[in-house]
Amino acid sequence: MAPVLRLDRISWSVGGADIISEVSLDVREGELLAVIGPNGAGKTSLFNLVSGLTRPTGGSVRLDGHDVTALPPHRRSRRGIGRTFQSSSVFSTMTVAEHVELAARSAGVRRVGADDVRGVLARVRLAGRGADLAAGLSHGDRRKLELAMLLAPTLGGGTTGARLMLLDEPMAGVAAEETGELTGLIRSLHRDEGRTVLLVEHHMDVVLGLADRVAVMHHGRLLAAASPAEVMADATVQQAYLGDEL
Ligand SMILES: Nc1ncnc2c1ncn2[C@@H]1O[C@H](COP(=O)(O)OP(=O)(O)OP(=O)(O)O)[C@@H](O)[C@H]1O
Repeated sequence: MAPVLRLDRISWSVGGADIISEVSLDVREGELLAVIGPNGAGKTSLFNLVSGLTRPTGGSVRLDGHDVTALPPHRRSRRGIGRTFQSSSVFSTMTVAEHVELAARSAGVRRVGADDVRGVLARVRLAGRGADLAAGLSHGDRRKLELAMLLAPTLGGGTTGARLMLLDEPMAGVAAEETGELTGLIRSLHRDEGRTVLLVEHHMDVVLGLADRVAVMHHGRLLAAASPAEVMADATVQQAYLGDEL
């Protein structure tokens, strides 16, 4: 079976600087792969290449065996790639339910039922919060709302929502007491629903608690991709992190 995602010697240079250099990586159906690396290693840039926000200057991106390198983000999203961003992207003047409706409509769902919206919110543990303004949500709840928006295309019997979720630092800004629940939610979207997840995260306890495999980026290159235990024991990885806390 073709991997869900295949990056084949993907590179991205801008202004003469090589930001991503010949990264090759297969992501298997249903796996949770954490992408780690020191600040500026190229993790977000790699996500941009997968989601289509930027086009590579070399190499290719394949989704389910199909070459999507030339496809813009919305076409990749229709094929099942969903993404959250490092800084939370909710609109403070809209309600929680309106966010889910908006995400469903922009994915092409014509009729969005209130029960469907409630169902998605319950799945991300925001039951009963539909009428709340997003401005009033804690950082952890905003992150849950972003996950609800990735699931929203399921509404109205449409597609299954994002099958390949790219989560860019979902714990950023989230209070320590909220990280446990958010971690549990990501785990359940991955294990219970079989979604494939690519996760960029600096909190190593979260990475080690969730990841099937860990990919390590350093200066735009892929340093290692292996089990969490193997990566933690890898001398080259430790070297890359010297001065940074792993
Ligand atoms: N559009 C751009 N133009 C020029 N340089 C860029 C651009 N985008 C990213 N970079 C540079 O590429 C490098 C990788 O950045 P990127 O944000 O991908 O790293 P990261 O691993 O996600 O870092 P962090 O952990 O700090 O979020 C950095 O040196 C950054 O300054």
